Amino acid sequence: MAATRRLVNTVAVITINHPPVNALSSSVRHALVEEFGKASKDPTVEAIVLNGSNGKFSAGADIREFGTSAIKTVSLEDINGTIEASQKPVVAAIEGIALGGGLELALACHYRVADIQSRVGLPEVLIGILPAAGGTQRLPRLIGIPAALDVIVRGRHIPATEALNLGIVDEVVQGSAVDAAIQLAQKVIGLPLNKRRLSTLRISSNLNMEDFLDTTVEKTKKQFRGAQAPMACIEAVRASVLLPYHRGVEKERQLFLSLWATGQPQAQQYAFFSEREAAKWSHPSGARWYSEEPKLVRTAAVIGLGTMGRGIVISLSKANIPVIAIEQDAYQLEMGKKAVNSLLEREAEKLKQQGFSPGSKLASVHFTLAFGELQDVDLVIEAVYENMELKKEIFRKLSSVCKSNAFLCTNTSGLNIDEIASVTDRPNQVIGTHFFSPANIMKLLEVVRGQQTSLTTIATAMNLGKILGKVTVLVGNCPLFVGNRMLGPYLEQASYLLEEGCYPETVDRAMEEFGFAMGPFRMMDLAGLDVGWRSRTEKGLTGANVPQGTPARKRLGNRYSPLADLLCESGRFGQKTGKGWYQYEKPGGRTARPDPWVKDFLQKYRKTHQIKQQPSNQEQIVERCVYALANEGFRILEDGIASCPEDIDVIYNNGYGWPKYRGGPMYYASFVGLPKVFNTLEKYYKANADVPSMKPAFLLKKLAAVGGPPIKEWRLQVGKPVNKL
Ligand SMILES: CCCCCCC[C@H](O)CC(=O)SCCNC(=O)CCNC(=O)[C@H](O)C(C)(C)COP(=O)([O-])OP(=O)([O-])OC[C@H]1O[C@@H](n2cnc3c(N)ncnc32)[C@H](O)[C@@H]1OP(=O)([O-])[O-]
Repeated sequence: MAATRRLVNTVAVITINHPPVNALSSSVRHALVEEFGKASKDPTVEAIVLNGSNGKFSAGADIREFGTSAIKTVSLEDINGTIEASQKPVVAAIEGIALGGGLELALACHYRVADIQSRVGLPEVLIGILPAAGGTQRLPRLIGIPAALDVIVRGRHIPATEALNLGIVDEVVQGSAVDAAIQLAQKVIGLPLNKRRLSTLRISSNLNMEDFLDTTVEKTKKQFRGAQAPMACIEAVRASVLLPYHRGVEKERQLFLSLWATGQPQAQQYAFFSEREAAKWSHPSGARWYSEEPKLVRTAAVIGLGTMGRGIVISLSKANIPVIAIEQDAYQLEMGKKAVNSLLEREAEKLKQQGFSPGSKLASVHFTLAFGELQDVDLVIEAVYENMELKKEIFRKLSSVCKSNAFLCTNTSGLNIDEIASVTDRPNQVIGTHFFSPANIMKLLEVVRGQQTSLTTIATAMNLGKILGKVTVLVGNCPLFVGNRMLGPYLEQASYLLEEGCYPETVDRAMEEFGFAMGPFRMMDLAGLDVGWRSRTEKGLTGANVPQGTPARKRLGNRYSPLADLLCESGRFGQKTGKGWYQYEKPGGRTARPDPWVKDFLQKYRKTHQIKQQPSNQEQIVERCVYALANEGFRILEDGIASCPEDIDVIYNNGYGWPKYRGGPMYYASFVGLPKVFNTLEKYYKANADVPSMKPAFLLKKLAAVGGPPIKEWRLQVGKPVNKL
């Protein structure tokens, strides 16, 4: 049964029952119509409580129904209208979540009671749509325009206590929301309901609404560059100000349909389901996520309290896992401790505001210099800087100190996991956990399996990612893994574009208008140019180890751009030195301004090397950079390093500032059309045989030859997952 009804005294309790998240599918909507119909006719019922089974009110519309005929049967907004018009008071008992259509349903009820652990919100914008069951019309009438815009445009999940302060819910309770809702329902029997019917309320405000909305449009355009849904949300809210309720709802519906036609919702919903699929990992042996039991991580340790280590410590503490944090000397330990404690204080403050005692949610952090204290921890995450010898030294120590069943993780962003594992007494319990900076904020975690990593170790690391609230993707071991490996050809193209006549700001603008959070040059400045320089020096691509007579722009017969090396040789490491591809207000500054020095430097460089200037236009810039990125993605699939294109897209959407409304680089390639991507790369490669990264990948060629099948079907052509080192 999609919804059930029971009677408590004179209160009918209608329960939505559609596991796992009580999505409001067509069958749920039918059942709600039926149960509300019966309850309103039943003379023994004087009030109604609506809740969801398994401690979850509802996650909203069933996203899988969008684009199918099921969404057209029994509209949710009609149900909401019926509930709101009910002569018997209806109280929503919110447990767990009331999101999207779930909250819209609750807003149609006359009262809302929430348990303190619950979250409410209208997160439709995050899947490319807008609330389209009256949410954009009822919420502003309840909490006013500015607050409603904030909730709807950002799509965030709002903790119960904040929802109470905003006026979204009427009561927050520590115990059972259903019991409290039944009590409230009994209390309000016979009271007038008119003021509780949100659609009938007028929006009152002292603000000049048109000016306020116009300013919000401008701000939102900048903030969500290229994403259509946030703009549609604002227009729908504007309708709530300008139009009567029923016409506002019509506008909401129209906006929903026009958004659908842009293709962005499909891309974002693909991204949503891909994230969930990524958790369902598979292994070359055929083992899958459901066949392996993860071990419980009760205590953890983090080695190294630099930026990454600090973020990891915070993540663990927030997940209620006590942490031992280790540094190499007293000074570094003190610095790390100060930084961690100040971050923890901020987290504690947030918890207090949400009505929680920080002690019940944040686990303790113990700071020490002594490796010996690690003997009892269940899992260690090493987060020292990228140096193989240093990492090996640490893993040797861990191997001798930690209990035999402890898991040893390395936060390397590209070093060989097998080599690190080889120095330990337990290579089967060694795994890569590649966090992204800042680790307490960034959603992505790349879990890297080595040749000998056991299935239990994989299951434990994947489960830890889930506990930390990360989007966790399992990948194979190859230099730079998935995300960073794909960056190589992308950044290479960005540099070539400069050599050929573009400037950092031209390339960045093109990529940012495409939707990237940050163009390649701003990103390099942020990450620090010295990181790549050190690695190229170690590989002998630059510096004293380059063989005599090597042409400046060639390495091993292929094209090479020494631009970034030359910048580093001038002491320009990016934001940290106040100068890189851009200039900044001071070392550590964040505001990038085009630098005349760079312009002059590029012009001289082109002259010295007699490079013909052919600056590319915006479309060409995007094509070259994005196709280069996707092409490497196809190679990664061929190699079995990522087990499906969805995993690659999840990595890019969550770790590299890729615009989610374009689905991810692999989805985008499929959207553009694989034959087109193949032909463009082939044309470029034929004219530039010294740029092997642009040679179309074999898998791309194969898929393009059959017309570019839908992304779901690529799996059939993808190689088996392997370890490629
Ligand atoms: C004109 C046309 C009219 C249209 C009317 C529009 C009405 C309305 O405005 C639109 C909406 O409500 S849009 C909706 C607005 N709502 C949202 O955007 C909320 C989206 N959902 C979430 O944010 C998270 O899933 C939760 C926080 C709910 C649970 O997080 P957690 O505990 O970490 O669990 P988890 O791993 O994430 O999910 C567990 C399983 O549930 C699945 N599933 C989840 N939601 C689903 C849904 N709505 N649907 C279907 N399935 C949904 C999920 O795929 C997974 O399936 P699997 O097969 O087991 O892999």
